[in-house]
Amino acid sequence: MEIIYARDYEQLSKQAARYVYQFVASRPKVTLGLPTGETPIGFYRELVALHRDNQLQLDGMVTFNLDEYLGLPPQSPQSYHFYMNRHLFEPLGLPLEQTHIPNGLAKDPEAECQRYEEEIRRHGGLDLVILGVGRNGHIGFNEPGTSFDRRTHVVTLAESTRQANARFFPSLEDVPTQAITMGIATILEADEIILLASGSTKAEAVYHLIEGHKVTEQWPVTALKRHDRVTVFLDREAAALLSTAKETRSP
Ligand SMILES: N[C@@H]1[C@@H](O)[C@H](O)[C@@H](COP(=O)(O)O)O[C@@H]1O
Repeated sequence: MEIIYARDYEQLSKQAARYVYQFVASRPKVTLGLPTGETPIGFYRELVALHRDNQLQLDGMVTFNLDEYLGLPPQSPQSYHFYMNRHLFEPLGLPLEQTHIPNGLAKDPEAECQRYEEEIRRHGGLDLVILGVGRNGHIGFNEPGTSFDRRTHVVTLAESTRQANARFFPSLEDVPTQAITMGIATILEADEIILLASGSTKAEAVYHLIEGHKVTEQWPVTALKRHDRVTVFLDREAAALLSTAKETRSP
């Protein structure tokens, strides 16, 4: 596992964007797994800026989002469809046919999960998955206790996750109780994974990933220890509980 220490959120966003930019630019075809949440907003902004200055070839780029709330229409400002259009797809000019997000309004959510998996397979799997992490260590919406063998599936959100994400909704009652998420087995099949963590609320999850001794379903992020091509981008606050951080930080 490689760890890139950033001074702050701005530097983390720039470093991660440069990394992904180069990854995409060096391949004629690339299939990406994409995150949502507050953390990747700066990363998307920087990626769009890099594209503006040095036009990326977008024809071969296909994206699969990690997750979507069940019950939210794509036009809802809290949906991940809306988020992705606003922060990446529209500013980049990425044709929507090249993008995939689970359908939160699917009549049969289990069938939607199957369809999503088949679509990923049809594209030859994921080359690079970019992840954020929840305060309780969730990745995508794989909450603590989820088997690492699961593929795309329907989840019931942890109460703590609903509370953490309530800041994006008018009130806690408006936060959906369920979502569709790419499973950890699907994520671990990607050729490469990067994880972005910013802020002190992520320090405990980061500690379990980097210095914890256990791979445990109680901290879903520790599943990444089983993958041999993982790069973690941390800012100082997210790295605060690591004993190694002090010597290796960039100035
Ligand atoms: N489903 C998303 C996750 O993919 C994301 O990693 C997490 C943390 O988000 P934030 O960056 O806002 O802390 O939020 C949501 O729960």
